[in-house]
Amino acid sequence: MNATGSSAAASATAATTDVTDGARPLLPVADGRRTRGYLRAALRRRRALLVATTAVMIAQSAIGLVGPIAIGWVTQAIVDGRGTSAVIGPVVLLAAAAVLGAPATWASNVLLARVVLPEVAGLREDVVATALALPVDRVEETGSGDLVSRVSGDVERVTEAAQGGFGSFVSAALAILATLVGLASLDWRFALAGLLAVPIQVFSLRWYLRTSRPIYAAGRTAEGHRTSTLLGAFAALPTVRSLRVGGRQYARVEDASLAAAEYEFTAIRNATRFFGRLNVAEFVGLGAILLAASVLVRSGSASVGAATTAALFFAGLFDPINAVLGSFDSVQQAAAGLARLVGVLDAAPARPAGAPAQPAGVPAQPAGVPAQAAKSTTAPVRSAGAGGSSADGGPSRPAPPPSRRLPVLALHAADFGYGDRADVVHGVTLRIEPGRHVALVGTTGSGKSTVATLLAGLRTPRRGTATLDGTPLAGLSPTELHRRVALVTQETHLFAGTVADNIRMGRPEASDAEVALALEAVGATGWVDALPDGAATVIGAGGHHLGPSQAQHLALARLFLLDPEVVVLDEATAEGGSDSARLLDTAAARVLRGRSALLVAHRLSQTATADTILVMEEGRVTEQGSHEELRAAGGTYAALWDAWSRPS
Ligand SMILES: Nc1ncnc2c1ncn2[C@@H]1O[C@H](COP(=O)(O)OP(=O)(O)OP(=O)(O)O)[C@@H](O)[C@H]1O
Repeated sequence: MNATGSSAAASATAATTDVTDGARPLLPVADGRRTRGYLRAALRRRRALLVATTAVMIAQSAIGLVGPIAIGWVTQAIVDGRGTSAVIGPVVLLAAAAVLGAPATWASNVLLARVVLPEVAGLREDVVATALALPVDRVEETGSGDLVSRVSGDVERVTEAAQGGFGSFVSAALAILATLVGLASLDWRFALAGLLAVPIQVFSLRWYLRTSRPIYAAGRTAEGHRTSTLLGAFAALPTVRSLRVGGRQYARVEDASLAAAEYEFTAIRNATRFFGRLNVAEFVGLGAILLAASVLVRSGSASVGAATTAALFFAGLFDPINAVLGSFDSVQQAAAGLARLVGVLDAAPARPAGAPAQPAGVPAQPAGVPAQAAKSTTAPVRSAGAGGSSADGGPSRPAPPPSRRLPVLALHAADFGYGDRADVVHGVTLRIEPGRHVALVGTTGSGKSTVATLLAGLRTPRRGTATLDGTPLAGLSPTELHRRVALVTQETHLFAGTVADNIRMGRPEASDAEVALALEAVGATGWVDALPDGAATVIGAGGHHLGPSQAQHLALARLFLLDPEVVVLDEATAEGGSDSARLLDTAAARVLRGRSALLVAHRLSQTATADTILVMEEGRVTEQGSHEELRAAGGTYAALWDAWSRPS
C-alpha cells in the first residue's frame, strides 16, 4: 500500500486535476485512469484471496438456485398426482441448501473482509501520513477542511462501498449469471423472455451513470467547502465573538451547508428516478416469462414444474439486479471519494531520485524549522559570551561533541509570500555553520517567523533555496527533515495523553528512563513529579490543565528526547513570566548545547549569547554580526538593545 501510494506519487502528478470550490483551490483529484490503476494494484496484492472469495461466492449463487428448482419439482409432482414420496427428494435438497447456505455466506463475508479491510486501512494510513507531510503552505492555501473531509467522509465512503457495495455487487452479479444459466437450461426461450428486461436496465443504468457522476463529484467538493467553512468559523471563534461578526459567519456556514445539501437532494431525486425505471424493467421481464410459460406449457414444450421454476428464478433476480444496479450508487460515490484520496497521495511532494520512499511520519514537533545563519557568513562570528558565561549570566555553551558531525543549514536569496499575496521575505541569505547559534531579531511583522519556517522546510521559498548540507529541504523525506531539524514555536500544542506520551511524540520508542532524563535535562522534573500522577498524568483536552510555560517546558523536553541536529526556537520562551522565563531560558540553553540553532526572539537576553545576530526589517536582513559588533555599530540592534536593557 505504502509503496504503491508513494511510488506512484511522483509520476502521477499529471493524472490529477487541481480543483477549486469557487473560493480557494482544493487539493488535486486523481483522474479515472490513475484511480483505476491504484485499485488494480490494490486488488493484485490480494489476488489469491480474491480467487478464493469468488469461488465461494459462485458456490453460494448455485446454492441459491436450489430453492426454485425444488419448488418446481414439488409443483410438478402435485400436477402429476404423484404420492408424498415424490416430494421427499426436493425437501431433502431444500434442507441441504439451507444447511450449506449459512456457512457459504459466512465464508464469503469473511474472505471478502480479508480482501478489503487491510487495503482500506492501508489507504487511510497512507492518506493520513501524506496529509501530515504536506507542505504547510499547501494546506494553508487549500484549507484544512478539504483534507478533513477527505480523510473522514471519503475514506468512510470507500470503506462502506468496499465492504458492503462491492460484496453485494459481486455476489449479486454471480447470482444473476447463475440464474440466467438456470433459465436457459430449463428452456432457452425462458432466458430469452427474461432478457427482454435487459435493454431497459442498460438504458436506465447508462442514464444514471451519466447524470449522477457529476452530481456526486460536485457534491463531494461542496462537502469539502462546507467542512472548510465550519472549521474556519470554529477556529476563529474568539475573534468572531470579540468583533461580533457571528451573524456573518453563520450566514457563510448556512450557505455552504445549503449548497452541500442541495447536491444531496439532487442525488436522491436522481436515484429515485433510476429505481423507478428498474421496476419497469422487472415487470416487463416477469410479464414476458409468464407469457412464455403459458405458451410453452400449453404447447407441451415445458412442464408446469419447469414454468414455476422459471418464474421463481426470474422473481429471484429482482433483488440481485437491484443490488447490482443500486450498488453503482455507492460504487460511484466511492469512486469519487477514491479519486480524491489518490489525489492527496499524489499531492505529496515529489522526492528526488534516490530519496527514501517511506511516507512521512507524524512531524516530530508541533511545527519545525531550522535556524538561519548569518547572511553571506562564511565563518561564524563568535559572540563575547560564547564558550564562557553569557552577557546576561546565562549558561555556557561547550563546542559540539566531535563524534557528531552537524550539518550546514542555509537559505540562499530566498523570497517568500503567502498564497497569491506579495512577498514578505526578500532575498534573504543565511548560513548556520555546524554547532553555531544564530539569533534573529526585528520588529513585529519583519518576517522572522516566516524565514524560520522556510529554514525548517515547512514552507518553500518562491525563489532561492533552503538547503541542509547542500540538499534542498524539499528533497528530503519529511521523516528525515523532522528528525534532523526541529522547531519549537510559541504555539506549543499538547496532545491528549500523558505527560510522558507528549514527550515521546518525536520518539515513540523512547523508554521511561529516557523520558525521565529529558525532563531532568530541561529542569522540569520538579513540577512534573508534583502533578497528581507525575509523568503519567493525563494532560491535553479533558485532562489536567497545564499553563503555557509548562507546555513550553514539555516542548523543550520533547526536543531534547528527539535529539535533532538543528533546532529552531521561535520565541519558544516568550510566553514565560519573569521566573518561568528564566527557567525556560536555562532549559533552552541546555537543549541547544551541542547543536546548531536559530533563535527567533524579542527578548534580547536570548540573543546576546548567539554567535551571530541578524536584524530583520520589512522582510530583509539589514544588520548582522556579533552582539558586540552590532552594539558598536550603533544601528537598529544597538537601539533595540539600549531600549531593552534600560532599567524601567
Ligand atoms: N499565515 C500567514 N498568512 C498571511 N500572511 C502572513 C502569515 N504569517 C505571516 N504573515 C505576514 O507576513 C509578514 C511577516 O510575518 P512574520 O510572522 O514572519 O513576522 P515576524 O517578524 O515573525 O513577526 P512577529 O514578531 O510578530 O512574530 C507579516 O506582514 C505578516 O502579516
